[in-house]
This record gives sequence, structure tokens and C-alpha cells, in this order.
Amino acid sequence: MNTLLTVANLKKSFKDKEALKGISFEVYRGEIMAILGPNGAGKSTTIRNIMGIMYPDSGEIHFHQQSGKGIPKSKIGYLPEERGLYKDVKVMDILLYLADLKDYPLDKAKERIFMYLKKFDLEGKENTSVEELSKGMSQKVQFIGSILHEPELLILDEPFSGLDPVSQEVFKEEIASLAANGTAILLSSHQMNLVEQMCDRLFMIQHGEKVIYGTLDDVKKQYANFKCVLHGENPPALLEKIPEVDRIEYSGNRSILHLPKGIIPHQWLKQLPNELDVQELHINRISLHEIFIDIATDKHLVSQEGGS
Ligand SMILES: Nc1ncnc2c1ncn2[C@@H]1O[C@H](COP(=O)(O)OP(=O)(O)OP(=O)(O)O)[C@@H](O)[C@H]1O
Repeated sequence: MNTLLTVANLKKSFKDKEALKGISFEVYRGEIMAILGPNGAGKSTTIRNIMGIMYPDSGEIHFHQQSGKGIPKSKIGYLPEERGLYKDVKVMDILLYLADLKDYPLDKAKERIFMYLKKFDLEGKENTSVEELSKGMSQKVQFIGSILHEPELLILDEPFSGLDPVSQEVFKEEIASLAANGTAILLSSHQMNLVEQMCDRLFMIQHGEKVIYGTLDDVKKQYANFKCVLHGENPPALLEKIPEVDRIEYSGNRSILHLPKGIIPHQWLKQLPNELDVQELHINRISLHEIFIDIATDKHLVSQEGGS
């Protein structure tokens, strides 16, 4: 793997609050890596340390395997969680200003601005002042500002918040295409369905510590067991007789049977009792959303590799 960013044993405290307790991960070129965790887990603190907005108490951040130098501003793009652009400035001027801050050639920047305004359905808005834009439009402009200078590493803190579904799709496509062209992308989001659709790997923090790190496939194999959703008039006593079921959730005529690790769904189906009333039946892996809630609420109902 071609590692662009290495975060090694990062620790950060605020007074007596240990926000990061020694976290480590890598981001590869050409991948979309998700950084996930419940509110207050330490995601923004991690990102701010990578960006050099804040300094860690200990630990190291390596860019291109080099430490101690900070990441050159021209190589990194950042969409912060706190959105904001100068209000009384024209779209073109603010974007050229941002490109200039990154030492990017302005003639090239201008060409790319027109290309991106078109792509993001903002064609003709170059002379509009930022204060006249809707929230979503201004978010698109800020996003363009974070990618205009062709950064090697792009950090996106909650890029989809506040976007309508059409704009979300445009962002998703652009992020995927940047990754396909080699950009390393670190993305924080609470929208697990989007993370599941887009990300190659994920790193989940809770209370400043790693709880999950790996490819989406690994995480799914490790955590996401199958569940069988069954609609039908079935007494609990009948459902409880079904072999190889970890636990059952009941909700009227709908029951969710959580199956243990290693189950082969079509073989499991063969053992269902003949008298079972089946009006509808689905078998799926549990979603990243459910895994997240299970971990974030400390329920630990989802069985993991080597676990119960
Ligand atoms: N400047 C600060 N001063 C004091 N405490 C802070 C500061 N910044 C963050 N914290 C604390 O550090 C912990 C991690 O916060 P952080 O903002 O990194 O979480 P997060 O995962 O980004 O959360 P969210 O999803 O809510 O944005 C929290 O307990 C927070 O209260």
C-alpha cells in the first residue's frame, strides 16, 4: 500500500480531559478512509492535529513517511466542520484567494473554477457574492476551495451535512473520482449509509481510543453477522425453537432473528420449522449503522471475531 499519511500514537488532553489516548492509523493514496465515532469521540481533535491547527501532547504525524516538518499547505485540502467564507466577496475572488493561499497558479485555478462551478451546478455564479448564495451553494463553493489546488491529501469533516440528496450525489461522485485519481481522502461523517457506499476503509474512535480499524469488508466480516427479518404470525415459543439464533427482537408480527457468526444463510434456512408462518423473509448482513450504534451505546450485542 502506498501510505501518504501516518498518524502514530497521537495523544491530546484538554485540562483533565484525555481527548485522544494514543491513536494510530494510516491513509493510503487513492483511498477513501472514514474516521467515525460518536459525538465527542475525538474525530475533530484528530483532524485538527493533522492539519497543524492544534499540536499533540505526544505522538507523530508523518507525511510521505517524513515526520516533524508538518504537511506542506499546498499538498493538503481541508473542508472544516465549521463552514464559513467571507460574505461580501464574489465567488471567483474567494476561490482565487484560496488558491493563492496554497501557492497554486492563478490562471490554472481560474480554469478549474469555471470547470467546477459547472460541475456543481453553479455555472454563472462567479460574480455572485457569497452572501447571496444558499447554504448548500456556499458549501459547494467551500468544497471547490478545498480541492482547487489538487491536494494529495484531502480532509473532509462532515462534507454531506446540510446537502440535499442531489448535491450529496454530486459530492459523492467528485470524492470518488478524486480518490480514483490518487488523492488520499480522510472523511468524517455521521451518515453511515454514505460511508458504507463510499469508503474503502474505516477507523472508528470512541472515548479517544480506536474501536474499529480496517477495510469495510473486514469490518463487515468481523462485526456484521447476518440477521433474518421475518414477517408472520409466529408465537415466541415457536421462534425460540429455531436453532442457531443469538437473540430475537419482537415487534408485532415482525421479528428479527440475529444469527451467530459463521452461519451459512441458505443452510440455516433449511432448518426452519414447517409450521412457521412466513409472509415475508429477508436475510441481510447487519449494517454499518447498526454496528456503530451497538459500539457507541456500549451495548455489545453484535458478536465479533473471537467474541461472544
Ligand atoms: N478546545 C477544547 N477544549 C476543551 N475540550 C475540548 C476542546 N476540543 C475538544 N474538546 C473535548 O475533546 C473531546 C473530543 O472532541 P472532538 O471535537 O474531537 O469530538 P468529535 O468526535 O469531533 O465530536 P463531534 O462528532 O461532536 O464533532 C470532547 O470531550 C470535547 O469536549
